Amino acid sequence: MNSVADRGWSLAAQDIVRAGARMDQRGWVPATAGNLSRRLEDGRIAITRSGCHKGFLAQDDVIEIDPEGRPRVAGDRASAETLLHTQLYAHDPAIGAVLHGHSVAATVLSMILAEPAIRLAGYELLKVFEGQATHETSIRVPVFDNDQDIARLATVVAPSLGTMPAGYLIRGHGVYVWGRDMDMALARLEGLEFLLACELERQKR
Ligand SMILES: CSC[C@@H](O)[C@@H](O)C(=O)COP(=O)(O)O
Ligand SMILES: [Zn+2]
Repeated sequence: MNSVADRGWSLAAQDIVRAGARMDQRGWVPATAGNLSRRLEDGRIAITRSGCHKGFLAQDDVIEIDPEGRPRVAGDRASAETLLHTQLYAHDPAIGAVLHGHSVAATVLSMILAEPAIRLAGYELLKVFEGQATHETSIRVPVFDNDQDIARLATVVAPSLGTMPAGYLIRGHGVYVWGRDMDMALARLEGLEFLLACELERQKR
């Protein structure tokens, strides 16, 4: 089947274009930063082409990769961070969308705090993350050191898969968040970005 002609593919590409515009509107994908992906019900994975501005994506900027992250069409250049998406899909069959952004809050907080994780506690908005029913809880968001070798970075992230209710940060780089579908991934990203912005404000006081 021609992967760009069928309805499932078209809906997945629309999800990615729409989410990219939303992330850009919020200032989370400056220049060509960020990458977005979506897994279709039939298992195909759609991801952003490398180097595009994620606020101005066209459907043609969304390409198909196999579960190992290889583009289906020879010559297509998938996101440089494709392996961070495919490792999440491989780990959990319930994940349907993965989002990566470079917000000011994620970048600055991960640089000014030297710890291997940020703990978010006491916020009503923690309830956006599955399994959280009260503000009287805390969530650990791991911070991994940045690495231009994405395969190596993926091996550092791997032991934490399944233990990250909100997502994770890459130091001085950005945030990774996921969900069962694009709406859920966007809601979780919006929640985490809000909480990171709150933590950044608290650091100033
Ligand atoms: C504009 S520099 C950002 C990139 O190095 C990278 O971190 C990023 O998020 C976008 O890479 P891409 O290959 O377009 O998916
Ligand atoms: Zn990035």
